[in-house]
Amino acid sequence: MPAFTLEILMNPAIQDIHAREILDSRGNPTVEVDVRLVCGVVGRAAVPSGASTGIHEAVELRDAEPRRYDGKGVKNAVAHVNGEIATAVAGKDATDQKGIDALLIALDGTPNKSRMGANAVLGVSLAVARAAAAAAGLPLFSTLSASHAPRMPVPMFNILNGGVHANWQATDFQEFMIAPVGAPTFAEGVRYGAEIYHRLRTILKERGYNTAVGDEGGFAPILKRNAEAVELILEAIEKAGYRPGDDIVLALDPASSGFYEDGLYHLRSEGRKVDAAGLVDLYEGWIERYPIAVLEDGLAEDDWAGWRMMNKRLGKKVELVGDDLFVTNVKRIERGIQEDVANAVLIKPNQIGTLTETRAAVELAYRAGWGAMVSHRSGETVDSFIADMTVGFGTGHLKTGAPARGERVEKYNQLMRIEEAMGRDASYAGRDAFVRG
Ligand SMILES: O=C(O)[C@@H](CO)OP(=O)(O)O
Ligand SMILES: [Mg+2]
Repeated sequence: MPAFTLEILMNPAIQDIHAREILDSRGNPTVEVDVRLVCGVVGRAAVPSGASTGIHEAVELRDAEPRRYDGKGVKNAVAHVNGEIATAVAGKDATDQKGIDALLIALDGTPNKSRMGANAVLGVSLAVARAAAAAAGLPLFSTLSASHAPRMPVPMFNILNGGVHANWQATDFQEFMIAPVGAPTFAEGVRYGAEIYHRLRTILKERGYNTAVGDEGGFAPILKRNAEAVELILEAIEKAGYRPGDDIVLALDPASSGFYEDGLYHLRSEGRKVDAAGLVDLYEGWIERYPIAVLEDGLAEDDWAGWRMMNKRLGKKVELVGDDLFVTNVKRIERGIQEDVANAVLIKPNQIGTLTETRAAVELAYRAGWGAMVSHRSGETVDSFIADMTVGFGTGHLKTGAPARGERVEKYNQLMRIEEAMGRDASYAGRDAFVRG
């Protein structure tokens, strides 16, 4: 083979980039990016979008009204990729993820990616990683590494949805998750989760509750007390033949920024308001009664004093995860470490906008002895990048919705493929998934 042909066949330089508008799982427009390398491989990535977004997140260019171009929306993000970004990254080495992400950050020039749009920037960053893996002929997960060894995560299945994900018609708390820590493998954990999900549907039907689902595929019954959600789930676990606390533990994401107003937390379904201490009293009571291992966003995104108090009271008992509080942003995580407000960080690439910054957030959490829990968004696509990322970074747990609905199960399915591909090297995080203290 002539030398120049070999050079082309091996060349990981970016030849061109193309972005397009596609739909997410809520029927809203979002960004998809294809990165083509000189060697001929293409990496593709699609960007998700939240509903209970933190106010400190990187700024995505979304349409105020879906399908109506308002000048700030997804069409603009797409145009930025196909214009300025494509010109800037042409010819750059796709295996230099750090260099490309630094270039994207500099090109945007704002502290929150508001000029290019975090969705434009992230689509390129993730598609570059995919292209680089394809060029090397390697599975994506094996090219994404951090200081923790790769491992299969515990899947946190969100089987009961409330809050804004169910139009505030169900529970005040947004997510009630089950985590099969006692399963021997990831794939078995998926089976446990699916069986409990189906059992929960049967129980809800028997009690005359609605079995329609929320944005993340969990059921969204209208209950009178938030605690009833936990009780129904515990019943489903037992009736499916599993032991709460041993086989399955629970995780909650109240997403409390969504019901925090004027210094108080409004539990509308229960007709009462409580302050931070009152809400922590509620959590503490639940933690005594129920096998809860993880509590995410128990208090609001800027209630730093409340978080500090909550960490003192609960941080030794459960993993306290900051989502809206930290927004995958090292500056906010650093403050959290200094002020001792939590012991884990939720990791959402689109909150910060590049893969390199996402990894930095994970590494900072590891250095502090904190947990890192990877998460999807409530508006998703079938892109399963986070599945590979969770394994490569060795985070030990991820949440990506119910074990139902295509855009959610694609992540779980990809993780089962990875577990199969890893064979004997696949180690399931199980009980070691969560950090305390
Ligand atoms: O609050 C959350 O953790 C997420 C994902 O479950 O929801 P959203 O994507 O709507 O912010
Ligand atoms: Mg959250």
